[in-house]
Amino acid sequence: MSSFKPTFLCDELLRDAAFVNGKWVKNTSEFFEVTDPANGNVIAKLPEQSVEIVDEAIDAASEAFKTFKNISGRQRATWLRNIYNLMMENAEDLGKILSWENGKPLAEGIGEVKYAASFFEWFAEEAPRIYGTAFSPAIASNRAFTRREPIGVCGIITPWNFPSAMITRKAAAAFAAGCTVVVKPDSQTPLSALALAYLAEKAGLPAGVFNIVLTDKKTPEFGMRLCESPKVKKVTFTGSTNVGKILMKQSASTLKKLSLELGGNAPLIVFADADLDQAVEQALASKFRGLGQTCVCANRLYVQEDIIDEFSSRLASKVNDFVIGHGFQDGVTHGPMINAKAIEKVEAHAQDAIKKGAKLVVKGGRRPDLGPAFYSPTVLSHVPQEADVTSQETFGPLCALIPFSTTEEVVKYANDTDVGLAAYLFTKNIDTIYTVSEALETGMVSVNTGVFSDCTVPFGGVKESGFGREGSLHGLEDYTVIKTTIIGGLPSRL
Ligand SMILES: NC(=O)c1ccc[n+]([C@@H]2O[C@H](COP(=O)([O-])OP(=O)(O)OC[C@H]3O[C@@H](n4cnc5c(N)ncnc54)[C@H](O)[C@@H]3O)[C@@H](O)[C@H]2O)c1
Ligand SMILES: O=CCCC(=O)O
Repeated sequence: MSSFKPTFLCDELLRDAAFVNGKWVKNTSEFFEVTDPANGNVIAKLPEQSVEIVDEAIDAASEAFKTFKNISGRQRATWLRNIYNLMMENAEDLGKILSWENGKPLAEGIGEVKYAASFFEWFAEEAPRIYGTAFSPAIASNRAFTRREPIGVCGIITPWNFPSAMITRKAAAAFAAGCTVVVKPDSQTPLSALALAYLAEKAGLPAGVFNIVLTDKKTPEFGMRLCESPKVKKVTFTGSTNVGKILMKQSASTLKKLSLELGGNAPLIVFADADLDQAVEQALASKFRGLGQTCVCANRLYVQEDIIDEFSSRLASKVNDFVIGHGFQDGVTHGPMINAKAIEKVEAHAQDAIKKGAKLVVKGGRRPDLGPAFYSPTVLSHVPQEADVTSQETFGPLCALIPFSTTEEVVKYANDTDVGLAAYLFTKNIDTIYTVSEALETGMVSVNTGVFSDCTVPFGGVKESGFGREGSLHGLEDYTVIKTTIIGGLPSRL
């Protein structure tokens, strides 16, 4: 697959320019390269724009907001539904673009496109249903009601691990509420974002509503512009906790509303009474989705000591069946990492755990035969709680099994971290389901299943995993502000 290039039904989806105010913009002679992580081949050269493009995009979004905010929810729903339909019609091409730039196997790429599209469908249904409240103020001659108004221009910054879904989960909600957006995608995976803009334009979304700016080297300056602009009323970010903290500091001068979907360190707890086949299958699905590169991937697998050896041998035999390779090759179950550098943390965590006494169950390791970004999963058992993997997110294919004896002990281990995004729980005991899920300090708890994300789920974390909820009915609320109207001096009631 060294000279691989996919074929597309619609070549137009592959864009080579930014999208501002309804126009494809190149306006620079500087470029950055987008590469196939499997072989390092250059897929595209995109304009490395100057920071002024961010101001232009903000101005366009601000101008468009003046009319977009007053368009009926029903009309906005029609555009969102059109985008959903176009994404589904082009799912195969979009999946190819996504897998090509991100490396995930094609079936997973197409799966992400459908997941991404589902946010347009969901928010198309929510757009006409934005409710306020009416209430009785303390003063009898007053009447009062609230309505939810769109917050305004939103800055959106997204990571490479879900090049499409992390944008749509935000943008679809923003459009449904009546907001306009400026998106800065990750420079490793911008092609999916541009393909979305192309379809949004085809769907009839007015110019200036959906803007995409491009940079690699000037990322911090682009972020700063979005955070510091008084015209931008909200910044919504998915990515690392470190960058989330930088954006929060930068947003202080304008007191911007923020949604931060940040790093996780998900515990997955398997109690001895769990259905073991189900727990193994679902633990694998959680741990190795995106080869361990999702924020909700299980990072620490706590297995009750009576069953840890049985669990680890069943899990290892399935991991040995994984087929690692280029995401477009038939039969491949897992692709490359996003880049070779990402392997370093996996190796460091594995070595640290082994040094502290962990047992090597599946060796795994780098796969130079496939390319510098390939790594076969490593499975370790009897990992001590003191190992680095329990306190830091690995974000890669290291499966660390840690023994525990009591419920109290495992809840203490699970909560012993600064972050709190997702947690997983495997048990058949209803009391354990309630007591443990209530005791876990995370935004989401998934019981007896390893994959829970869908457009209906309020997605988000607590602690240093950030704040805000995406998807679900709450996802739209995050793009609105409550306006209260009080009418006073009315005559006494008849
Ligand atoms: N909670 C969630 O929903 C969620 C989802 C996906 C990923 N993540 C987290 O993201 C991390 C992995 O992604 P990553 O390493 O690419 O994250 P990252 O924070 O490095 O990058 C994310 C985005 O921020 C941009 N960025 C980087 N530095 C910036 C700066 N100074 N100012 C403005 N923008 C900047 C990047 O270009 C990219 O677009 C993991 O910690 C993972 O858990 C969280
Ligand atoms: O990586 C973060 C997002 C994953 C998801 O939406 O399930």
